[in-house]
Amino acid sequence: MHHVEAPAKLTIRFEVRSRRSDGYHLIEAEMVALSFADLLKVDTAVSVGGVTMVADPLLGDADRYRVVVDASNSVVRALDFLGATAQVEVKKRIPQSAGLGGGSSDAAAVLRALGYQGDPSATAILGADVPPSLVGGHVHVSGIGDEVELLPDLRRDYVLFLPEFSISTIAVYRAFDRVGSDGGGNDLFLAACEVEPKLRLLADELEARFHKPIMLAGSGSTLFAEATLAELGLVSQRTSPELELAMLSTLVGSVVVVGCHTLARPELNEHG
Ligand SMILES: C[C@@](CO)(OP(=O)(O)O)[C@H](O)COP(=O)(O)OP(=O)(O)OC[C@H]1O[C@@H](n2ccc(N)nc2=O)[C@H](O)[C@@H]1O
Ligand SMILES: Nc1ncnc2c1ncn2[C@@H]1O[C@H](COP(=O)(O)OP(=O)(O)O)[C@@H](O)[C@H]1O
Repeated sequence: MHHVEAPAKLTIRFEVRSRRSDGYHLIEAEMVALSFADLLKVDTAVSVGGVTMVADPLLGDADRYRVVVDASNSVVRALDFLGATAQVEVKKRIPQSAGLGGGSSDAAAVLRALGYQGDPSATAILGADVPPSLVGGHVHVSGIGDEVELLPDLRRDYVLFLPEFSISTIAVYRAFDRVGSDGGGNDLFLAACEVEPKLRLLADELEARFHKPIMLAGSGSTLFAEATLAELGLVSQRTSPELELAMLSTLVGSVVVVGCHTLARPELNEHG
């Protein structure tokens, strides 16, 4: 049995450069792996493979963690990619469609647990975000998300704001083709606000409340600030050894707030 963590990835700078003829977008981005992670148990001593997904009760609303477990699940696709048979249990903490690459990170964690030694860019077939998740740490990402270059480790604290709503990545890229960017740190922010207007309401409210720049993670719906929970005056209410959490009431509903920090690449390897 292998116990592995699948860290969330945070896109701390995101530019869309152009659109390819197949509809995919060429990007330039800087990403970091976070201590906020899904927890996987990978058992290879089985004759029938599969995946079970368990929501972490500490994180509240189970709907955002209810992920299909059929052949489209990223874990099953990673097993198929390797031609491996294993039973994988995922304790899901990273909400789906949150812009934190949870599905891609689960796939990358399975590849790491089962000793994948191939070219990381070959794993883009499992999702554009799988190669950076596989490499981990602080990376520069280009191409459609499949070209990954290592950057020196970054030691930073981040606070993630997880709203109740999710935002579809494909809908955001389509909206980007119509509305473009307004030039902030994430070129997808304007498009994500088109797809889900509650996002702008929430970003404005958080900026006014905490007097900190608030950014969008990937294609959303997570917003984040570079800070600790304490710096924002938030008290961690529900703790487990590796989880710092607070709840926030906002105009768009309750928001789960997570305090976390960047993971260095060697730390990631130790977990694997
Ligand atoms: C926006 C980013 C930034 O890190 O992440 P998330 O917000 O999803 O975490 C990524 O570019 C998301 O990558 P990923 O989530 O792996 O995308 P995929 O599932 O492979 O693609 C979903 C759809 O998004 C569009 N897509 C994706 C990647 C890309 N470079 N250009 C695109 O246009 C395509 O229409 C694709 O069908
Ligand atoms: N193991 C998985 N974890 C999360 N989502 C998954 C998984 N497998 C497949 N998916 C699907 O992939 C989509 C995007 O997943 P996710 O990686 O969580 O979001 P994002 O691309 O916004 O970071 C979701 O619609 C979800 O149904």
